[in-house]
Amino acid sequence: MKQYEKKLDANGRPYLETHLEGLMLTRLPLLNKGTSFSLEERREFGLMGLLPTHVSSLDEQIERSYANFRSFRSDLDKHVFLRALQDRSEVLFYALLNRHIEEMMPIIYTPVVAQAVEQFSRIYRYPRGLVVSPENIGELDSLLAHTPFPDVQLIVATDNEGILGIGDQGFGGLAICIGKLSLYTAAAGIDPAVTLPVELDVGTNRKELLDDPLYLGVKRPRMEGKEYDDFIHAFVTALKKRFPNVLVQWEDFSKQKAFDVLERYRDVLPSLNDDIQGTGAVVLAGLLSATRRSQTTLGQQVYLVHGAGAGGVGVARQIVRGMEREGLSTQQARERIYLIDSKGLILKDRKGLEPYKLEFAHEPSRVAGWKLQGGIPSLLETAREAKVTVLLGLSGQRAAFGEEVVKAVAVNTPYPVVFALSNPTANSEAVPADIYKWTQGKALVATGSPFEDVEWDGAPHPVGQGNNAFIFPGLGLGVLLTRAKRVTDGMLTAASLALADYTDGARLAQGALYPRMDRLRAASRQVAIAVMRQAVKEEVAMRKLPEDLEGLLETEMWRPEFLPLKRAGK
Ligand SMILES: O=C([O-])CC(=O)C(=O)O
Ligand SMILES: [Mg+2]
Repeated sequence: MKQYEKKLDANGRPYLETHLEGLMLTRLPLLNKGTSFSLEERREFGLMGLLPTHVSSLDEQIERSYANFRSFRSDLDKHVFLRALQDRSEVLFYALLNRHIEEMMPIIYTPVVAQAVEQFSRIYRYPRGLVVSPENIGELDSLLAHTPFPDVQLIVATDNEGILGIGDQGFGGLAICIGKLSLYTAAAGIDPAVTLPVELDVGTNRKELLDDPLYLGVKRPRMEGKEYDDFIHAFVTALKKRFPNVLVQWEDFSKQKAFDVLERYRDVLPSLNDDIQGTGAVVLAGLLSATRRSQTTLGQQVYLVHGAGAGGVGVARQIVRGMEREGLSTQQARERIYLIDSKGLILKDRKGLEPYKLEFAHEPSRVAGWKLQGGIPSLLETAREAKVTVLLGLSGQRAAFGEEVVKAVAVNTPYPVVFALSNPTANSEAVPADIYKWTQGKALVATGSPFEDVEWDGAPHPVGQGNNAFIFPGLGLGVLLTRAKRVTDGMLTAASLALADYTDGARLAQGALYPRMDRLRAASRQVAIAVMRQAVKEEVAMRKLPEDLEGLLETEMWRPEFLPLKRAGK
């Protein structure tokens, strides 16, 4: 049943119509206005006497909540506070977030969300999202009838195996889905009522979780093989039946499963793997900005991608697309990329090589003549011998880029590019201040988690955050507004180009390859527009769009404001 409906009055002004009343009206975060219910609403809905005398404005509420937020010392406490606020009043939560996005985004999202994931069973408060587990997978149809709102258009789902750079986290992965969806709303104005976080609770192999009496997930080893495939298939099948065009963001799946699930279902439902495609697109945007700064091309660089999981391979694929746009063949482009995992450089003769790594595996003859200590080239040896100019970290391995490696890259080019993209902060491959020091300030740097400006040569240098948060909200908005039936590779490249275009020259001159986080909303709009145009061009848009796409965004984006309430049936 619908708890409320958004309607327009005779003058075209929006209001919300509901049949709820009294205390229950204060218990639904999308309807609750707290102290801001007007006197008329208090009378109409049986709220008289239940609220403080003074009627607050939204601004007053924001001020009160911000002071509360600031009173917490630990980041995790701040996270818990904001999440509880979101579960009380979504309007207030997003209004507060909009006003303090740079300060609060790291709390609800990367890096503090990593602590929330790890502590999830201890900080749990209210239900949010859908939990699919071996216990209820047989009743999926009725489960999907229990979603809080009937019109789900956007899902972020995780199986929890590859959370950020911290691996299998069991049930706690749900915190990531909630955080990503908060950004969809904060950055791209997607109505929270059409979003749904989904926990695919397929077990965990993390012993501390299985041994924890308070652990909230199913206590069993992770599903694998056919059991896992059947589980995901049952989920997608039921989902398609209930919400035939829902956009699914597959988040933090691990390695081969990430690729398999995306390939299997991207033609069944509009699908995005954020770690493969979102990260790929955001890195391509940063590299385009880097080449603008160095007045070179993508095809003139030699890339070392450290970390051959979903992120590493996704990034490599997107860089290939960038080079293809410059006229290189796929083969020529792939030859300029060296992919390294925990065993060293990936070569075609490796035994048991996972299928998804194959497209970036080099012929062993490629390294003939290289000066090597052992058989397989290491990170450092590859940086030296292949004359690498761009070093990209997606390994989840703290400090993997040491002084020697970074200096080895700096020898090969006047503009060494170093991206330490693993999250959260502690997993970063290097810290920006060190990269500046080791390269005498020459490096073009980006990180996945937020970092402070670097003082170099007497001036502060901001560090651009190459986080997929610059891509997925705008991309999702573009998909939803066009009702695209598929998320195409072309749409991802269009998103990269739009983001690179948006990054202004002044900031680039200071060394930052991405916009400031407080520009996230504006950047996401540009991404959305580019994605919509591409969807139309590729004929995957199922909705006819007006000429004026800016105007469309203006009318369709959800804003955190208290709308008047009216009683249903009146
Ligand atoms: O969540 C983030 O900050 C970026 C991301 O997708 C990941 O690291 O897995
Ligand atoms: Mg991720």
